[in-house]
Amino acid sequence: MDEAAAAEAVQLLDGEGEFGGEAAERFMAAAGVAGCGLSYAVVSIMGPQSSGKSTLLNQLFGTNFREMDAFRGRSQTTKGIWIARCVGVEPCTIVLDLEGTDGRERGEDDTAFEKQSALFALAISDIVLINMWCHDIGREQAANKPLLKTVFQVMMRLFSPRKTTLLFVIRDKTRTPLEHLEPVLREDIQKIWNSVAKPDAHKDTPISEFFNVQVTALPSFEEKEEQFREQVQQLRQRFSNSIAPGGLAGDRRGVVPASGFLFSSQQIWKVIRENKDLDLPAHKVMVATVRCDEIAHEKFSCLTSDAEWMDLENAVQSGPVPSFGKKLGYIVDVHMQEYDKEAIYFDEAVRTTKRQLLKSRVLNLVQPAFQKMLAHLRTRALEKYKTDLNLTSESGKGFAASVRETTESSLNEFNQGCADAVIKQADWDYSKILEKVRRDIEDHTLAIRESKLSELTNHAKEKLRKALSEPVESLFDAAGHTTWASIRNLFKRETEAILPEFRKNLSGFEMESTSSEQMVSNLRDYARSIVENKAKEEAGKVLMHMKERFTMVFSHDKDSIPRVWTGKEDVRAIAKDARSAALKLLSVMTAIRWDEKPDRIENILTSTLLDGSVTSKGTSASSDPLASTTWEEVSPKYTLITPSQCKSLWKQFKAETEFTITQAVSTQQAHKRGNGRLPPPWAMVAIAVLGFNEIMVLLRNPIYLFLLFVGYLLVKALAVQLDINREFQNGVVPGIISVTAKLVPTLQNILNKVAADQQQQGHHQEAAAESLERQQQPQQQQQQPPPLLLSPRSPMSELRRMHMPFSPVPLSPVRRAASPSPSSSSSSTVSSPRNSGEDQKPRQMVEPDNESNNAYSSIV
Ligand SMILES: Nc1nc2c(ncn2[C@@H]2O[C@H](COP(=O)(O)OP(=O)(O)OP(=O)(O)O)[C@@H](O)[C@H]2O)c(=O)[nH]1
Repeated sequence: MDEAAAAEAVQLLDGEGEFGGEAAERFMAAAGVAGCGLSYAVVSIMGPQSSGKSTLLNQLFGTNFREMDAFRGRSQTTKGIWIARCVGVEPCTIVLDLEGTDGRERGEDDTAFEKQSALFALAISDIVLINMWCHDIGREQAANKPLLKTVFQVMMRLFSPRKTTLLFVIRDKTRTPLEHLEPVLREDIQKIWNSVAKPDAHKDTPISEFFNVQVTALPSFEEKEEQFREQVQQLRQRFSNSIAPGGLAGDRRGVVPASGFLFSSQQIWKVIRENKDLDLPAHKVMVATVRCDEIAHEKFSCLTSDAEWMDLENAVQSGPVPSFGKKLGYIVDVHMQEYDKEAIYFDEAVRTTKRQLLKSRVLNLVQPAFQKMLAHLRTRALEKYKTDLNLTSESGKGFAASVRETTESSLNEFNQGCADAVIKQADWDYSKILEKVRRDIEDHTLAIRESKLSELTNHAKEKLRKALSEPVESLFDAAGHTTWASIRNLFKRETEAILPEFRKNLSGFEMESTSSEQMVSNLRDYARSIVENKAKEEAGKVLMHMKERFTMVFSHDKDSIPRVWTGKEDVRAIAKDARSAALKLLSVMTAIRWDEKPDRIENILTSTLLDGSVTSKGTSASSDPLASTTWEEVSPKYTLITPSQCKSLWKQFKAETEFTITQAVSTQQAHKRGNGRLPPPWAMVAIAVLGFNEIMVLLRNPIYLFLLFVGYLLVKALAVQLDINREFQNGVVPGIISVTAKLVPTLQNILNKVAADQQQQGHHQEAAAESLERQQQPQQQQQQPPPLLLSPRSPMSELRRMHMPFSPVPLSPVRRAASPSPSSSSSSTVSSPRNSGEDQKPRQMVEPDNESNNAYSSIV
């Protein structure tokens, strides 16, 4: 506190009754009144103008009120009300110097301001000094009488007046002792009190109920200054600890806390100016309300700009803050305590209400930070859950057990984090976010569980696919009586190996038995679908399989050695066996046989197709067992090839294999004809005996032998060129004539050709080498195997490549047009690329020599 500044008087109300708010605020701040709580006293002085009031106050309290210059005469110096703080008086004492009454400046009738300022002083002061001249005591026309009347009248306008000490200061005391003066004065006061009109409630109320009347006297300041000063010092002692019990203001009531003093004064003056009755209790509540509001607002502002709070708020944006609740609780506590400290002297009900409002404002301010903290904790809990679940699952624990263990630890940690984040001032409920964390964990668990189950299922499916797909295909390749039994055995063996392992893996998920059994059952269905799909796939290629089977049997003997058609073989029987084998294969492919129930499909097919009851013209629908789309013993869903499809397949099969049989027959004929050209054995013996000498001559002379060989070649070339066989078809004589006529030109032709060949040989060698190089590439491309319909790894496909029937592709255009070419048949997409692309070895095997080849061509 700046004492000099505090002692400097400030105008609280100007002469016009305007409240000097700003100056007063500055004074309050300089005097440090606001922090005094209830420990302060307010003293005011009223009395006639120029009665030495300011002089007394300055002497008594060390203040600096303006005094009238004694040498310039008596005129009004104090206008309105001035305020200053007493120097060296404890507790803090504020003193108000009021404008003098009955002043000439305002005129006789203008007493409104006097009354208002008197009421104002009574309303806010604990002690009122009534300054009066000693010679006015007991006088009927005393100057202070109207003043006292005014004081008592306005007192009635306070609903619940404070108990105010009225200290009468008798100035310029005479030799009459105070003991004699005081009773006279009290009598005067009582008379005035009695004469004042009072409300009914206070009609008989004694003056002592409202006022504590005390009297003191001082010598004249002008004449006995020394004595005056001494006695003023004695009087000053009475103002020390004035608010303590027994002190000058020990009985005071309804004190406004110092921080609300200025506001309260302003409001009181406002009410007085409006000429309303002053309800001090209500006023006190109003002041408390306003002041508590101000304090709460101020403390809230302090919190928002609190560096510690701002740091905490920033920190929580980027991540969880350790001991968040402790730190935040401390910050909130500091500001709430500040409020409590300042608002403590105000009306309790108001104070408490405003505290609640401040608290809820503060909590609203800090709650987003708390929510942010919870969000971090939520994220952290989920991350921890994910990591821990991974680790626990990898340790080999069952999935459900891992989930239980990890969930519990994650939720415990989250709960712990929440408990550390809450503050004691708030009952923040984090059960909702706990529920969210629980849901996060459940969602993640569900996703992981689905993915793990799907992974398990896919793994088991892959195993089943590997275990069933290729073996089933291989079984269909070698389709026979036991194919479906083998497939059933394979299915049983593999599912019994894989499904229990799958079931065991499922146990870690602790599913309901119905669910796990459903999954196992689905897997079993999947295994069945693998087999069924493979069967459907192979059934789609049944014609190709049948032809392969046919070729296998037809072109190979019992030891699987490729057959050489010498003419001794029974082609009909072999063809029938081959067709029978193909038909058996067809019967295997017609239906899926999951049960062991025997069926008559093979018998029906054999009796109707193989034994010839089905002709190209067909039979009547009523007697044809194949004129149907279902098999008797087979459910439609297990039917792969319907009876009617079998029938048309068989027709196609027969058409496409007919060529192979024809080829075999032709080969046999060619073979027979080739063997028939040799002379009979007896002729050969006769030649050997009769020509023995000539043979020996030839053998002894190599030149003869060479010439004989050259002659043979020439004759052979002539025979080929002249086509001897054809020439002699019309008889021997026409043949001889025709041959003789053509002999010389043909001979010349041969010689010219030989000579020309010799010349061109050199050129051709180079050109041939280039063209060979160019052709190698496309040939290689041509010889690429066609899109495989069977697995290249399959031994069957290898066998097929080795023993394919003669391809129509290399034959002459005439022959190709005449033959029922496989390439022109409906199944050409299956057979012809393979036939045309197969290597030439089997063809060479069935072409013993050029002659037989010619014979073969002519048959076909
Ligand atoms: N006779 C006498 N005169 C005094 C006394 N004290 C002061 N005075 C004189 O009275 C005159 C007025 O003094 P102030 O202290 O200004 O009086 P005041 O009551 O404050 O005057 P206003 O504020 O104008 O009403 C001055 O000239 C003082 O010297 C006193 O005890 N006795």
